[in-house]
Amino acid sequence: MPSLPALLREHIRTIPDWPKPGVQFRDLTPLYLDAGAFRRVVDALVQRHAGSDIDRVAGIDARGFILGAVLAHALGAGFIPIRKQGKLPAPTIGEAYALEYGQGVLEVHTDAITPGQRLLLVDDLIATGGTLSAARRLIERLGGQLVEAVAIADLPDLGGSAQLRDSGLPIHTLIQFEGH
Ligand SMILES: O=P(O)(O)OC[C@H]1O[C@H](OP(=O)(O)OP(=O)(O)O)[C@H](O)[C@@H]1O
Ligand SMILES: Nc1ncnc2[nH]cnc12
Repeated sequence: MPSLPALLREHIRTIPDWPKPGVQFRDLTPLYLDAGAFRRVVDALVQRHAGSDIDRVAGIDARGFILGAVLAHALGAGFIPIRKQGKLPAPTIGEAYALEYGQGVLEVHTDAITPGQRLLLVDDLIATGGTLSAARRLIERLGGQLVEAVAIADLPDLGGSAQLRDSGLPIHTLIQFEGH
């Protein structure tokens, strides 16, 4: 059986110059297509957090929803969608951010978190860390306690994961891709 990093390397493809020239886009859709590979990822993360007493899993719009909802189900936790601006119908708070190839605003419903709740924050990939950082600010403004931020892939050369770790956020990723 291949190691988890070897399996991930095999199932994540790189699309050069997408969505903009100079970006090496790491496409995780082949990983989600493969039931066995996707299960290995989910099992590894569930095992890691089975004893963490997670109340809620927050997933980031849109790709963080894929893994986030599965982890919430497996951990017996509620799921919080952190969405791009204008998509949530009830009262929200928002945080602006910039990412590798754009910018935006993330929002969360103000009633999605009760102060003191233990949260896992989930996305598919960390590049500059701008997206995770905005999501973290939203969670902390509502009094949530972030146990860890997890993502499948990290692009360490963009510096996001190191910056987030330096700022005190525990980060866990399963594979690192050098370069952009
Ligand atoms: O670390 P950063 O530089 O912030 O980049 C990482 C973010 O970029 C991608 O989302 P994208 O905004 O492309 O949205 P999508 O999930 O709707 O495709 C990815 O899913 C992360 O959320
Ligand atoms: N290089 C990249 N590949 C996939 N998703 C991304 N989100 C931000 N940068 C990315």
